[in-house]
Amino acid sequence: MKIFDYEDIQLVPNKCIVESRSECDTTVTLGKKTFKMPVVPANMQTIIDENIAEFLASRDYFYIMHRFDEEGRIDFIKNMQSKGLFASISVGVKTNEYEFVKQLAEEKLIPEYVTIDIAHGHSDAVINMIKHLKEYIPESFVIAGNVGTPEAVRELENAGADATKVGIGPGKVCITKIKTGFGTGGWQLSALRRCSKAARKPLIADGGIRTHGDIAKSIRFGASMVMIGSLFAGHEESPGQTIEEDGKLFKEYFGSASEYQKGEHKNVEGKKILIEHRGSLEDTLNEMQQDLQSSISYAGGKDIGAIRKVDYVVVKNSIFNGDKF
Ligand SMILES: NC(=O)C1=CN([C@@H]2O[C@H](COP(=O)(O)OP(=O)(O)OC[C@H]3O[C@@H](n4cnc5c(N)ncnc54)[C@H](OP(=O)(O)O)[C@@H]3O)[C@@H](O)[C@H]2O)C=CC1
Ligand SMILES: Nc1nc2c(ncn2[C@@H]2O[C@H](COP(=O)(O)O)[C@@H](O)[C@H]2O)c(=O)[nH]1
Repeated sequence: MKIFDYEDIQLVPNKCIVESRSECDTTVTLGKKTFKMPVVPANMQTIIDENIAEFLASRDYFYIMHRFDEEGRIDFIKNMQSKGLFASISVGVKTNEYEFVKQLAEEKLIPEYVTIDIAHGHSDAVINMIKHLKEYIPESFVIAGNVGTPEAVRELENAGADATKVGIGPGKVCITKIKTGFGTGGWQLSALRRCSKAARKPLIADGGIRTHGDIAKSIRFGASMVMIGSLFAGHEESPGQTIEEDGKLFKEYFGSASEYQKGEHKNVEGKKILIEHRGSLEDTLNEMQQDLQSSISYAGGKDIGAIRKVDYVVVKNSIFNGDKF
């Protein structure tokens, strides 16, 4: 089995067929909707809130609201849908979540997208929740995760998941790999490739994206969409607290399994870091899209599909040529 990660890979260019990168189409379809880019900010409390969800949905970007304001979810769905926007929420797997899904069905509040957000997604807990969602709100598109193996992708798809999220431990604020010894940290791109050989439905690559070029690499190795935390954490709009240190501005970014999220030090598998302030979310999204358009042009095509077929080389840990990015 070939093992590599993002920094070990370079994609090989093909002859360009466009006159300008602006001709390249970065849109992607997931479920019934088409989005501007195959990128979604992580469903974490320091990455997304109601304002950002509205900002993204109203501009045709995909979003997934986090699940840490349990009571607020009903109002959130109502608010989004009353504005003509799609609702995309997260759920867990504890008993109260089963009641919550029944309540959605009773009130005929059907979110367009529901993500099951659990650390170890290859489990009966997640399989049962997929079945429950499909029984009570079958119109919702169900994303299940997180997993790291082809077997898990197959099982969740067979249970009814419409897409699977791949990535256990590659996240910037993740300490699962250190505390448990398990995960796809350090080989996330290979794990994605293995999963894509089994998948019959879309895969979302989650965690470990450090540069915009990593988005194209994820697509090459089987992702339909990419979930990103750290690159979205430092904006003006980011919900994380703003901190000033020696005259410099930072934003807090903490893991969903950190003590800052949980409020207690039990089964902690996440940490908190400070991310340098980096201006507006809109500027980052625009730059990301331009870079992806450029990726498509190097792939020799006009749309995202062109990236899926490009050749690649393994350049073990050397793509930065000794430079610090
Ligand atoms: N993508 C990743 O690499 C990771 C992501 N996370 C994020 O952290 C958040 C918290 O995740 P999670 O702890 O799953 O959510 P919850 O705290 O909601 O736990 C969900 C349920 O799964 C059980 N559970 C959790 N981990 C395991 C495990 N390894 N084996 C067996 N049962 C387990 C919990 O019980 P109990 O707590 O009693 O075990 C609980 O009943 C999520 O947002 C998740 O995305 C966390 C770690 C890794
Ligand atoms: N092991 C943990 N993983 C976590 C935690 N909180 C979130 N996450 C995962 O990280 C990605 C974001 O990764 P990034 O590299 O883009 O920053 C996120 O989508 C989750 O899957 C955690 O506490 N522990």
